Order: sequence, then C-alpha cells, then structure tokens
Amino acid sequence: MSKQNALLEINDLHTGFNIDGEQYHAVKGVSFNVGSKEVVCVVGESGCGKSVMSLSIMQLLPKHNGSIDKGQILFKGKDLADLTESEMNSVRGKDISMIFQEPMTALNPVLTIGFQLDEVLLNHTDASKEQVRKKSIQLLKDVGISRSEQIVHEYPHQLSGGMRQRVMIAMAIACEPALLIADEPTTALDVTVQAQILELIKKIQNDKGMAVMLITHDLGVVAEMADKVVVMYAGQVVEQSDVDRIFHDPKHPYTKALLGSIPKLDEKEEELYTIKGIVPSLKNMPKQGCRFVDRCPEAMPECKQIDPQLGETNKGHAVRCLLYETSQPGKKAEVRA
Ligand SMILES: Nc1ncnc2c1ncn2[C@@H]1O[C@H](COP(=O)(O)OP(=O)(O)OP(=O)(O)O)[C@@H](O)[C@H]1O
Repeated sequence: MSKQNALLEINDLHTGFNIDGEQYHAVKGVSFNVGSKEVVCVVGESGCGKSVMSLSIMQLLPKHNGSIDKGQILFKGKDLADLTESEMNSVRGKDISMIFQEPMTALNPVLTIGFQLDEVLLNHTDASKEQVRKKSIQLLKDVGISRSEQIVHEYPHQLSGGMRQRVMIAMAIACEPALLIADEPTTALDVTVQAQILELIKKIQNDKGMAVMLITHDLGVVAEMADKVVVMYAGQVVEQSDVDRIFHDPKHPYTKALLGSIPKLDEKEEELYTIKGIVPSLKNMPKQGCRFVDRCPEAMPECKQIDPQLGETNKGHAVRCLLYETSQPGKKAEVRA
C-alpha cells in the first residue's frame, strides 16, 4: 500500500494482554496507513481488536495487563511508543484526538461542559481564560449547539446523548488535530441522531482538512464516510482497499460475509444472511492457519495449517487469504491478471 503522505503509519503492530500469566495478542501484525485528510474506516465485528488498536495508537492501554510488544506507530514519522508520557500528553488532544462510543464515560459528570472544554484549550494553548471561554462557546456553535452561552454552564447529564456527543466532538477538534480517531461514535445514539453526528464529522473533516480514522461495525456508515477501508478479523487486517473496491469487488470471504449481512430494502427478514459462529476469544484463537477458517464458507483443508499473508491482489487492494496467494493451490485465477 502506498505510504505517500502517510500521516499515521502502523507497521506490524502487536498488542498483547497478559491473561493468567500468558501473553495473548488482540492485535497481531496490523499494518496500514492513514493519509493526511483521508477518512479510513476500520470495520469488523465485536472483538476483532479495533478498540485495542486505537488505544495502542493513543498509548492508552490498561497499564496492568496491556502492552505493545512489537511494531511501530509512526505519526508524522515519529514512533509514538518512543515518546515520554508528558510528550504523549501533548500529542493527545492537540495532534490526535479521540471520541468514544459513550460520551458519558469520557465527560466528567461533576464538571460543567464549559469547564471541560476550556481545560482542553488551556492545556494546549497560551490563550487567556477569557479568550478560551469565547473559543469554547464558538466551538459549541460550530458543532451545532445553538444555546452554547447557556450550555457552557450545564453539566453532562443535562444534555441528550446526541448533544453530549457534539460536546465530545467540540473537545476533540478544539485544537484542530491532524487526526481524529472516532471509535463507534454513533452506536449509542438513535438512528436520526446517528446520521446528524456522522454528517457533522464529515463536515468538520472537510472544513478543517483533518484525517479521520473511524471505527465501526456498520457498513452503512463505511459507505457514507470512507475513502479507504481496513477490514479486521480476530486481531488481523484481512482486507484493505478503497471504498469502491471493498463494496464492488470484495475478495476476502469475511468481507463478503459482512457485506452479505447488510439488510436490503427488498429483502425479507428471514432471508437476511448472518455469519455463523463468533469471533474466537483471545484464549481460543487458532494457533496456526487462518483465524476465520471455522466460519468461512470457502475454507480449504490447507487453511487450517498455513498462515495466510496479507498480499496485494491489485494495486492498493490487499487480502489475507490463501485463495489469493498465487503460490497456493486454491488461488483464484482472476486476481493474478
Ligand atoms: N483489558 C483487556 N484485557 C484482556 N483482554 C482484552 C482487554 N481489552 C480487550 N481485550 C480482548 O481483546 C480482543 C479485542 O477487543 P476489542 O475491544 O479491541 O474489540 P473490538 O473489535 O473493538 O470490539 P467492540 O466493537 O466490541 O469494541 C477481545 O478478545 C477482547 O476480549
């Protein structure tokens, strides 16, 4: 995959957890880039390692059992793992911001919205308290909160879920970061509010020229938002490409299955395809071979023995599947062209 203009470059990332004295990798050899101003959607079912990957980028893994064991996370060419805690503190919020699924967990319930928004600006700029408050009110207006002069005096519980997410977005963009990581930002919201929040993220991304890494399990969101798509399964990237090719020419059986499980308007409910089985837990991950093998409708006997490698089938389109490895017997002819 092209590394030109990569703002964020993840190389062979391995993030592990110590569980009962043994190290298990929730992210195992993940590599991909996010270019400046690019929207990259990371998709996969629950438990595929999407959140662990974003916490690795932010260096926010649980200290008691989580660690980056291998690989690089280069932001503007610098490995974030090499930064001290105080250097990383200045990156968070200023260069890279993150918004989460449930804003209530990220907002402090006993502090006013204004106080929390001011804090972000005070931490990362030299502006005075008065200048900061003015900016906070403007930021709330920018994210579509009309009564922002009053809202700064209110507490998180006084706002609706959608409003709280708007506040989180205001905090995340306060210092105009180059990269916004949004981890399932709309999952906890009802459908109409979801659409408004996504539209807001898209608008801000456009206006500010920010890159966005959007984590979701919703392919409808991907179609709406993505330039590039990274499909993750059980801690690994199984396919990545631009959004058109993922939707019109998916290669990996997992990607095809995810696409097959999107409800269509003309389809009866009982016809809706679901992927059988579940993502294996860390302790139950296959020790060798393809991690999707037990759920794969196209599995071959060798899939249980050989670890598939992520390889390009066409320029800019990479797949981790023996069906597409030219040295393997079950390879698909069309991708060798
Ligand atoms: N602190 C932890 N200790 C042990 N295992 C963990 C920890 N955090 C996550 N895991 C495991 O790592 C794997 C990946 O989890 P992760 O939360 O990244 O998945 P996800 O794709 O983001 O799912 P979701 O969409 O539900 O957030 C899972 O098997 C999960 O149980």
